[in-house]
Amino acid sequence: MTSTTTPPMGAAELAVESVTLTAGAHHLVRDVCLTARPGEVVGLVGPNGSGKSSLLRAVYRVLRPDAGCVRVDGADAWALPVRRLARTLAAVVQESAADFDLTVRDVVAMGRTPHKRLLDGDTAEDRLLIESALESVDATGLADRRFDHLSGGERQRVLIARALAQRPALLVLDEPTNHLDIRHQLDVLGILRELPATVLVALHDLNLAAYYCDRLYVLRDGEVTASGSPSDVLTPELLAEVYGVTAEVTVHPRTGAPHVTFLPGAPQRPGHSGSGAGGATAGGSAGRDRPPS
Ligand SMILES: Nc1ncnc2c1ncn2[C@@H]1O[C@H](COP(=O)(O)OP(=O)(O)OP(=O)(O)O)[C@@H](O)[C@H]1O
Repeated sequence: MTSTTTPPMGAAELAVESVTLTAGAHHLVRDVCLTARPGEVVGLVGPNGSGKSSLLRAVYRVLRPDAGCVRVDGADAWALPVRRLARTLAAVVQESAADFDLTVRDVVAMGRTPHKRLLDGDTAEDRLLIESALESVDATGLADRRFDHLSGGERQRVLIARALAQRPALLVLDEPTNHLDIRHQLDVLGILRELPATVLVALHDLNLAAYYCDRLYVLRDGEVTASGSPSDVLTPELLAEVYGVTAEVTVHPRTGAPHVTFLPGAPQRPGHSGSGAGGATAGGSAGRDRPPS
């Protein structure tokens, strides 16, 4: 039942060092630095088009940096043999082909490929990992269905199961909660939190990011505009500046995490206090993270 080709699942260290990505004359990402320490869940947030997916593509080796370096456990990810990187890093991405003529179990089994040699069959351990990955995303009942017949949310869960079956030390996910109902969103993010792996995840839902991530990086126009703990980063001022929205940020009494409530109306400009529609806290840092009165 043991497999000599399966390394123990651990946690890798990720360092994105001054990465710039371009497409023609257009900068997708400019001089971005980001770290994820072993075992951390690091969130990437920012408006549409701010460069999140592009940056993730550089990490999972689809978009080569024009400048800078992506290091995984100190090694240049772009210089590693593809197979070696695949044993360390798994990616759940937006553009996965959906027309696999395969069953769900076959798709999840693909996660084991980097750990095998050509023509190796599944070991008992592989089968165990595949079934456990299916179960963890509530997809056991889908195992014999055709992947291309699934709904968007079901597919997303299966692709996450494939990544889990890979037992990566670094897991990179681009909007993994896309298409998922709220229960499966919470389940999936809960699984990521519990993994003994390092996780880099792009998320649009700031409240989920605040609760499930250890640290956040905020991208804006391809550059990091803020980073730190969710409570340091998610302030009304930052949300007004980066997203152009009015928001109130409190500390959730049950979770202790920052909780963002979005309000109608344009954000107040600094120095313009007031309330009414759109009357979010817009003062200085004293307005951050106040518990609800
Ligand atoms: N191959 C490309 N050629 C030209 N422009 C591109 C290319 N890929 C991405 N872009 C542009 O680069 C910017 C960043 O795109 P990216 O997909 O990284 O943003 P994002 O933050 O992931 O956005 P979203 O939240 O909408 O998914 C966008 O303006 C996008 O149109």
